[in-house]
Amino acid sequence: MLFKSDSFEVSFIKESIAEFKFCVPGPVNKLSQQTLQECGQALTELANNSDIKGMVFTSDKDHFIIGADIFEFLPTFDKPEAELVEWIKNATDVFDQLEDLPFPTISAVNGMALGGGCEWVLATDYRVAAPDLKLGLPEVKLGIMPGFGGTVRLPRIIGADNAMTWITTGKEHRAEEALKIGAIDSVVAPDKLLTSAVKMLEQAIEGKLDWQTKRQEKLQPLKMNRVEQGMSFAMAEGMVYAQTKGHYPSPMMAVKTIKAAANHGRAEAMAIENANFAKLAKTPEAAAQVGIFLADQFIKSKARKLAKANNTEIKQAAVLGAGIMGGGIAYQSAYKGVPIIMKDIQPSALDLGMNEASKILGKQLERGRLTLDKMVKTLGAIKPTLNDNDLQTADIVVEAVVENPKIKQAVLAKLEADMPENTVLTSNTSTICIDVLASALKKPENFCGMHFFNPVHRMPLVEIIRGSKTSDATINAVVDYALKLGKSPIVVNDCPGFFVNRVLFPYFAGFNQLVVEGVNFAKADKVMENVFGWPMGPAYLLDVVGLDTAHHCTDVMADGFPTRMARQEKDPVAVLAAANRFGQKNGKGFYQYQMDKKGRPQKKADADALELLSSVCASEKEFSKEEIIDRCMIPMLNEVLLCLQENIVASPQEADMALIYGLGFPPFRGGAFRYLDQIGLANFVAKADQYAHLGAIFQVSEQTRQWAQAGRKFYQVEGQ
Ligand SMILES: NC(=O)c1ccc[n+]([C@@H]2O[C@H](COP(=O)([O-])OP(=O)(O)OC[C@H]3O[C@@H](n4cnc5c(N)ncnc54)[C@H](O)[C@@H]3O)[C@@H](O)[C@H]2O)c1
Repeated sequence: MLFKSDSFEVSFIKESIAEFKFCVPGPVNKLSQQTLQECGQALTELANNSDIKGMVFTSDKDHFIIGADIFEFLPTFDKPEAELVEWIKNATDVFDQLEDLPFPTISAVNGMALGGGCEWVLATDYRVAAPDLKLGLPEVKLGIMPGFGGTVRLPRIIGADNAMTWITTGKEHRAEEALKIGAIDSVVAPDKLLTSAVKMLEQAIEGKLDWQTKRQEKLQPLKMNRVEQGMSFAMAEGMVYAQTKGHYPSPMMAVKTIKAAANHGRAEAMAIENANFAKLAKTPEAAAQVGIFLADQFIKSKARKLAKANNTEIKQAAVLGAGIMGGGIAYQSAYKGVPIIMKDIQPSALDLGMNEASKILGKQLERGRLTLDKMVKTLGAIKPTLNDNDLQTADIVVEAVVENPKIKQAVLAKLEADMPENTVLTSNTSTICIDVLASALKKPENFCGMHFFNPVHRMPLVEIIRGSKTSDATINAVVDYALKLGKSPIVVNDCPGFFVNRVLFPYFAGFNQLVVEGVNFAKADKVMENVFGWPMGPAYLLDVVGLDTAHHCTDVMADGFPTRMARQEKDPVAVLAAANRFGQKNGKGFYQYQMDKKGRPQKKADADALELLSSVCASEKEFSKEEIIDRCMIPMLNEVLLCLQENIVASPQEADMALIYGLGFPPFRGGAFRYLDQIGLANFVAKADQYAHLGAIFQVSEQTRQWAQAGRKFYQVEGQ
């Protein structure tokens, strides 16, 4: 043994060829600060060992290294900027040491080599990979950029244009693509990985491969003249701006770093990367995006624990209703390997449900993401039926019929009577209290809410709603099923609208008030999209949800929360819905919609909508961007706070992930609680107080006021 630490061991595998094998305890190899420090010590020793003529880097797991240890990020990023520069420089020095070893080096890469793992292999002279390779620098997804020399080495290996695409998108790249572009040197069968790597090393040692020249290229300025540089960097900056609208500083900083370092050798280039990395690490976007990663881990581990406790085997599912949601749920279940019976009362609905599933599968087939065999198997796993008796074999049933409490209660009561005693029953209601529906059941303990989002195959969130009588066993089974469907389940307590819709409707109410006062709704949409960062502004979102649906939900919410959410006397949504403008579904809402060549609805202004709205709205008036944002967001944030205070949602992490996964809350803001931390709860309360005269949705609770006075933060740096 040449060197041994907890995370790797180095030994000769052949005379004069050493193997440096990563074997970090636990399921994944990751580069913690401790591991990196030990790597530095080992490399110093190994560099002085004259018996070593070449070194191969391997992993004992089914992937190479998944990256740096993200759990260490936020406490580290909390250091002052100058200390951060020093810290990241020390880490980069280890990678330079690796690159400078006095003998040729090669990485034998299997599976994932991401982030710091990718940077490790870039610092070796050669890279041979197994076909399951996933190589990439996903740091921008965490609001930062590669900090272990990735912005310096990758452009010198695959060219600046390719490197900027890899780094600014953060995507993973498969073996074939990485080989084509020159990021790796060869692809071999997994069982040949080590022998092929050793063979290449031997060739390098024998002088048949010119490893010194290859290494030298990484130490020098980029091979681009000034004109090429000018064009290339201007184009990259333009593309990044178009994609991020200026909300995400990290991809732009990566481009600027590569540009600033283009004409420098390694030492100066690394210093630029170190300094810019530290700047990014201090941004609120980095805190928000790393926070999302950690919150996602938190909700996943919570869900896995519940699923592990599940004793109900879920081999067969059923869905009632083959509409937009029922069809989507059937597709998702079948696709993920849980066969599903899809029942409706209308043959035409069953056809529509099956067509919807075929359409999604057909698109994937077209893009080469699916085999014909998988498509046929998926469709075969959906059993459409009009007959109640066919449901008998289901272990879990999702009710997804029309949003009407009486119909849902009748359907659920019949289902309970027909089905074997302990079948798990769920409802995909979007607003109706689970306890209201459960009151029709003899065994309410077997029932809970399972709120999917539209379109089911794309939206990651499933809100699982615990009624007051729902048993733990039911929750465990439904969480297990949601995980089997590849979704991110979050368990919440019962109330009208549950968590996501309960906080969405006050947001719509705030927007509606603005429209009544004369805001130009298209301008307000642009502010909420381009300035706040929502994927769609409120008018557009209402059109997508459906104005009839939104109108109906407003009633349910008004019944549930009469003091805060009473229907407004002048209601633009009601006016449009009454004129049969239901939004995207019938081509007319706040906007009008026409299909483009690819069959996607495109929105346009519509004078008829303005004319109709003039009956309840004041003539157009200018509002500042800040006021538009405040008047939409304060009601939402207020309700989010109330949901935590009333234990509808158990933690800030679950609330933030539900908003990001269910509504598309701007990820660079990290969710509502992260946003409140960033603006400061006391500032939020002061702002809300300015608007308190506009109604109850703007008035903060006593608890919120106390939290603000006590300086409450929802996320602490340690462990978050
Ligand atoms: N559409 C959305 O964006 C969305 C999102 C989340 C939740 N939801 C909820 O999902 C549920 C279904 O919504 P949708 O948009 O799919 O509605 P939809 O109108 O598209 O489909 C409802 C289907 O239920 C069928 N149906 C009615 N009574 C039935 C019965 N007794 N047995 C079997 N089938 C019956 C209808 O024939 C229809 O095909 C509603 O509760 C809705 O609130 C909808």
